[in-house]
Amino acid sequence: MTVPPAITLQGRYSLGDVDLFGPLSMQLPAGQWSCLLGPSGVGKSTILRLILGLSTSGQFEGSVQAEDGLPLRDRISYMAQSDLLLPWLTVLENTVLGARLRGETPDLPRARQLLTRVGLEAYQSQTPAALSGGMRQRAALARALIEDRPVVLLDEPFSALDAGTRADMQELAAEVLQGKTVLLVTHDPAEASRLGHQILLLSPKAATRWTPPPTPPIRALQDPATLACQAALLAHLRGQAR
Ligand SMILES: Nc1ncnc2c1ncn2[C@@H]1O[C@H](COP(=O)(O)OP(=O)(O)OP(=O)(O)O)[C@@H](O)[C@H]1O
Repeated sequence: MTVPPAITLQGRYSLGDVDLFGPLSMQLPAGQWSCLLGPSGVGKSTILRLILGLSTSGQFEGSVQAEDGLPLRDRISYMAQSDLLLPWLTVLENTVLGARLRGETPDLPRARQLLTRVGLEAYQSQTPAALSGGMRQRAALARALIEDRPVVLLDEPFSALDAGTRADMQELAAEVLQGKTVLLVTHDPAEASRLGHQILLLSPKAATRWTPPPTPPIRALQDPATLACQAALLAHLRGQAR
């Protein structure tokens, strides 16, 4: 794995005649988790697609740059909002899909270990049709975590999970992705307060920094500063929505 780079996105994005966001500038520090929150439809998933270099339905005037000046293509692991599991493959085969597509030998022991960590050990040989929504999301998480990429983009990766499993999966992701440059899109102030080295609030005009708790992530659920950050962030987001 190459050294995780810092990433800067700057520019404006429009859909036809309508400006969606920007001009704005967003920095993702190297080797740290940035959590991105904002109202539905403001463009959070679009920002992930821009960093990935994927096509979007609108027009982007701006740039996405890694601080080392190297292309980001082939250095990113991505977990989309929809799980994108291939229905004709088993859960294990879906987990190692990236390696298969690249013509590499899949690391099956690692895949089995990750599937055990996400609680799907007993479902490795099943197809996605046999999984609940939360189980499918955990299979997609295992597929994202197995990729040893320096940059990781996660689009609401824990949204379908029950509260206990969500806390477990947050801890697993923090452990496996330690030291990588991570951008996590979430609607959950508790999640951002727990996981973010940096918390960013996206609005049509700007990507604003929200002060995270003073301790490094991942933070304990009951940590008073984390709870205070969560409450203040929720109050702010509710105020914004009115
Ligand atoms: N395939 C598409 N075709 C047309 N418009 C699209 C398409 N995908 C997204 N959009 C529009 O782009 C805008 C931003 O969408 P995006 O998915 O980035 O928002 P978001 O902040 O991630 O929303 P959410 O929190 O609901 O997931 C929205 O107005 C949406 O309607």
